[in-house]
Amino acid sequence: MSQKVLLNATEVNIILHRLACQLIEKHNDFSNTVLIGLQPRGKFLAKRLAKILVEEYKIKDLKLGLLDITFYRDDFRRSDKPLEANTTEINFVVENKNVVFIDDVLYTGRSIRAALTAIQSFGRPEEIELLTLIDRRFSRHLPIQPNYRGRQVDAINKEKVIVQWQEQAEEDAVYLINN
Ligand SMILES: O=P(O)(O)OC[C@H]1O[C@H](OP(=O)(O)OP(=O)(O)O)[C@H](O)[C@@H]1O
Ligand SMILES: O=c1cc[nH]c(=O)[nH]1
Repeated sequence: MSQKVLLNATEVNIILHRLACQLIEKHNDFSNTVLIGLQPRGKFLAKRLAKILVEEYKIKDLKLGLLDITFYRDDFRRSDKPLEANTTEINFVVENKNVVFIDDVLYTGRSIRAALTAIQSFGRPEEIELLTLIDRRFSRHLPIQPNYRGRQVDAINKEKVIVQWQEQAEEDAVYLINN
């Protein structure tokens, strides 16, 4: 197995601040915007961006939710073992809101397709955008693209991009793993 560092902690930090600024450019004071982190791993990115927006850019009353897509995936019946769902925490109305989905990696687009289905149970947003830290190029199975991307990565199919957060490991990093 080989492992290459795509982004180190400093680079992740710079990208997070850029993404936060791009969100502010579009959504101003976020009065009609909600952020939704996709479980499980979009949660870390969503919480980190929310922290920057609130603590450094003084956005007030920022709404952040978490959405589990386990049973909305088109492959969930293919699993051999029982699936374990994560929590969904959306304690606000999404009807007529600008929703920003947040996930760590965009690859085939199937997770986002599932999220688009799942969010319908909560209402009809005015608009849904997508923010991803890593956009794997030329790998989409569906016509889904990010509105905000941290870094575009070219990887071959047997490679995997792993986003590691300091909340889970010692420091932020993005790796390209080749098995
Ligand atoms: O665009 P896609 O092909 O859907 O890939 C993107 C998804 O892949 C990863 O999750 P993964 O499917 O590895 O599941 P996990 O987060 O439960 O490990 C990642 O966190 C994204 O949610
Ligand atoms: O490289 C990939 C592809 C899908 N999901 C990931 O987390 N990494």
